[in-house]
Amino acid sequence: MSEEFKREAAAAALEFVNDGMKLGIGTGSTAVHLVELLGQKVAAGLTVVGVPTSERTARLCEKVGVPLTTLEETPQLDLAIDGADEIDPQMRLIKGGGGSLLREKIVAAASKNMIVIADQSKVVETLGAFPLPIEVMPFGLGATWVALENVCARFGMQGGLALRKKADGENFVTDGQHFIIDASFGRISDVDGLDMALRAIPGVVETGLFIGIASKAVVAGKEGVVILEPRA
Ligand SMILES: O=C(CO)[C@H](O)[C@H](O)COP(=O)(O)O
Repeated sequence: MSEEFKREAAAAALEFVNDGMKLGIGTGSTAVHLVELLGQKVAAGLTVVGVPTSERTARLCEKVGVPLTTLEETPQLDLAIDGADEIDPQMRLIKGGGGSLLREKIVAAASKNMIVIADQSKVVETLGAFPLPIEVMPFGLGATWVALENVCARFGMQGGLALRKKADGENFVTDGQHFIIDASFGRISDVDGLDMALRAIPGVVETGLFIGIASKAVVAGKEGVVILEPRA
């Protein structure tokens, strides 16, 4: 069911895509539906170019015929469309469950607008049930870990930190050759303060908190598709 909702959300978001647009193209299982449907539209004559937010997405775009560009060639994009792990009423997001948060944030920030695509389960009142991904430099990991423990404890972390691993037990390494530490908060009461404090730690490359970036969320569920906008 949730796959159907993800596909419905992706299809509805494509209504915002016009001919000639430069797109940021997200990563994750919802974004897979987006890329597949976009590929069908391109085959039917839609002219767009896209910047993929991961190597995975780049490979899928190539497979389904979505033309790609880079932020070097095309530094300003019209629209980024991407999934999320959690969406709060102010349209602050937790992202990075798929490990691509840094490229996703760079691409979203280079876009005039960002639309989030998700099934209803991603919409929450308060962020934090989903562990917050934090992308860190491998260099100095021990020191970064201690600093993260201190900051996260100050902001009420309930569940502790975990270095993300692959199924084979090796460390997960991002497309940018960094590690990811997942912080299990349970509930984040000061989202903006936490983001600022985490970003002040030198070994932190980026956080999975997307604040003030997304302008709309296209959410699909049992009741159909709804378009959400940030609550003031
Ligand atoms: O941030 C992401 C990848 O880094 C994804 O957008 C996020 O994890 C949602 O993924 P899915 O669509 O598979 O639920």
